Amino acid sequence: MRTAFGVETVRAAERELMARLPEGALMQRAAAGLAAACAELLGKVYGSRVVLLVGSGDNGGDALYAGARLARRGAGVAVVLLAPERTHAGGLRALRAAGGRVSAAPERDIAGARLVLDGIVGIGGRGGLRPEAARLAGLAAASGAFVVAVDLPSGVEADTGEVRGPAVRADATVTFGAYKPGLLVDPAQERTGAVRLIDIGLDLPATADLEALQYADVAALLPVPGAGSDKYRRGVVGIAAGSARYPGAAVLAVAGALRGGAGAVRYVGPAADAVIDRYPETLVHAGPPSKAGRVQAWVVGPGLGDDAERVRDVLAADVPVLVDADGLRLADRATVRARTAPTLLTPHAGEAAALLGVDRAEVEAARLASVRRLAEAYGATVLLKGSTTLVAAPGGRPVRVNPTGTSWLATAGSGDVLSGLAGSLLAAGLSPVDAASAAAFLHGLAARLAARGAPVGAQDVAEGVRGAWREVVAG
Ligand SMILES: NC(=O)C1=CN([C@@H]2O[C@H](COP(=O)(O)OP(=O)(O)OC[C@H]3O[C@@H](n4cnc5c(N)ncnc54)[C@H](O)[C@@H]3O)[C@@H](O)[C@H]2O)[C@@H](O)CC1
Ligand SMILES: [K+]
Repeated sequence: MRTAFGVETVRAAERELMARLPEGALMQRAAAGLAAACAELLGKVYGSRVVLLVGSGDNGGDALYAGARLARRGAGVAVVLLAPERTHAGGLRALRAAGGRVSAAPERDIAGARLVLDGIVGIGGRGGLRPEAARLAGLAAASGAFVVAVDLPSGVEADTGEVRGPAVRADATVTFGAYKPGLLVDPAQERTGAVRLIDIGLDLPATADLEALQYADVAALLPVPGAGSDKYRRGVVGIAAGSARYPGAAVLAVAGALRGGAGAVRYVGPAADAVIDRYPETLVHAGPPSKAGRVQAWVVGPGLGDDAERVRDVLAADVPVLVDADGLRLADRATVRARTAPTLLTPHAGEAAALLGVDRAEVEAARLASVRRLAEAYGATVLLKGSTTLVAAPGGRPVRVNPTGTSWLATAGSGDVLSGLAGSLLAAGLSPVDAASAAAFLHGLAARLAARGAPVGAQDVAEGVRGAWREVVAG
């Protein structure tokens, strides 16, 4: 499991550790790790030109001490001071002693640099970059130099992943002690480049603010039939989806469900012929969901149109229910809140915005806050799809972030596949948070495997799930 911790938690752990270490030891650990990462990126340190952008806090201190280490190995290091009178004094002394200099011509130094270290602000930063810092970050981006962010790209919000003004765009980020949520959540995540974590010995709490499942975590969650399993014991998932107008959504949700580990898929709705045509193994039913026979979980909503009655009927079932697409529009909030069995909502940003009564752009700018708010408002687990897919449970920490997303998934019908897949995992007995995050993981990996750099359709994604499952199990 990859975990991320908010600024307050990181600071508390730092204080606790600093009290037991000699003065400055922690910053030296950070700087040593940072310098080693830079040396690796440079290949040859001797003779390389390096520019440090240094702000007023300890983030600048890290950059200065790392710059000093690179200068001692023969790099030509120049520092651009953004707040000369508030620069980390020890760091600047160390840099000068090692042969580094304060830049007299920042434009020229940046243009000629192979590596630019962004030590403008770290976890003490608030809001976007100030104009002068933004100008220098722009020069660094234009110079072709490799930009390494110290702890996090300056200008992004460490706790939320929000970017509220100009911010550094890094090619790599070297972060200290713990991942910060902003390094894993868009739009900030898009600015980090490859992230490397330097262990500085922090003692962190057992519960993170954010976590990302890794292969082994997902493998441990996936259902495996035992010798005594039969199709009913493996779980039956009911799919209430599709309409005369949108039969394809039903087919795609069933396609996802068949790959999710349930023993049987039951389809209820007007697209039964299309479903059977493509997947004859599906059990179909023409009446209302409540008369369709026993299931262990329902999926309701993809391509449903305005069939509010079908949504009501499914929500009345005393089993886990996943609500997606049209179902989100039709599900009554009080009814969802009153359910005793778990509910899982799977909106994209537009649907989440409609449920929260805000603009889509607001959800996209503040994904972490939005998914949490929605989970509280509905008393339900929420999977928020998009550039970074998040899963939040009501009252629950940590929020899960999916690490396998790919922009190839932005294709019609891929959400229908995801809802079927997650519903199937629910029916197989996974908790809503686990079903949602394992499904998102498999779905993203399936899209990558199917795409291999070329466009894919939703059916390709469904067909890629089996390969993704095998890859996860193989580690
Ligand atoms: N506390 C510790 O023990 C350690 C801290 N480390 C480093 O210290 C950093 C935190 O240092 P600080 O708490 O000094 O804070 P920062 O260095 O992140 O920045 C705070 C300073 O920047 C100014 N500032 C805030 N927002 C700004 C903005 N948008 N534009 C320009 N200036 C802005 C503030 O006025 C303040 O002077 C970490 O990110 C990490 O890099 C590491 O050395 C590891 C150990
Ligand atoms: K930084």
